[in-house]
Amino acid sequence: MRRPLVAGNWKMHGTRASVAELIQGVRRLGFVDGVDVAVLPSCLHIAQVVEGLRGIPVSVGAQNCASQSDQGALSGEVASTQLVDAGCVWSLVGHSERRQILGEDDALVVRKFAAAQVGGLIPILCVGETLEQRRSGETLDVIVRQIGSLVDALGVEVFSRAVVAYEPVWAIGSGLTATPDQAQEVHAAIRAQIAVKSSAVADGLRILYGGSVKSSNAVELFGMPDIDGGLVGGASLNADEFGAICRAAGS
Ligand SMILES: O=C[C@H](O)COP(=O)(O)O
Repeated sequence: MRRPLVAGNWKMHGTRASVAELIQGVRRLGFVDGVDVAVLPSCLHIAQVVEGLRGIPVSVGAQNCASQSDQGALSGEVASTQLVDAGCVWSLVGHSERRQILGEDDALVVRKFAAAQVGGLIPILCVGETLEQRRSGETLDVIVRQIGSLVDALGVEVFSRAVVAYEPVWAIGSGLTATPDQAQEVHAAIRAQIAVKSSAVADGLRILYGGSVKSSNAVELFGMPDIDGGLVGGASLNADEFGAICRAAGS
């Protein structure tokens, strides 16, 4: 039985003041039975959030990490070992905003994934197709390629210390959500791809859905057999809404 995970990706939002308010809101959620809860603030606010959430069962992660695990001459990047030192547990890797806007390709995503694990973080690998790719029937090919690049380079066992997030690019921040059946089809395909190499790893792998998750659609999405929680963007900036989504994962 996989324990659900709900991670709130705060993206490039927040000031010290608004983050302080959000921390108070998340603290009020308290303990959500049967669900792991995480928040991923901007790098600038990680220390504030780690301090602010001390003592409650909500872990903290980063939205990105460098492609090397050790400190070094790489201006503007943050190493996984530095993120662990700051109190992070997770790092997103390969979010579509970084793939599309910043040009991160599969090869770089592989290096970041490896660096995250070497430094002691649990990578949350993001995969997903664009609207154009979905319309032309390429969805599963795209996902298989994105997952396959990791498996080919690093082997399948690395997924026993990782999470996958399926985020259709067309559903991110758009208000459009994949239907539970659309999402389930992709989640099942990801699990089957991993199972070809190791059924034990596949069975234990948490696969999150992301893309306009709200309290109004969370119960249905999280009710699908291969959806093990959510990667929540916009809705995670409202603590009450985020709390309702977390509770939906436990229901
Ligand atoms: O990382 C989160 C995803 O990009 C989903 O964002 P969203 O919930 O605002 O659509």
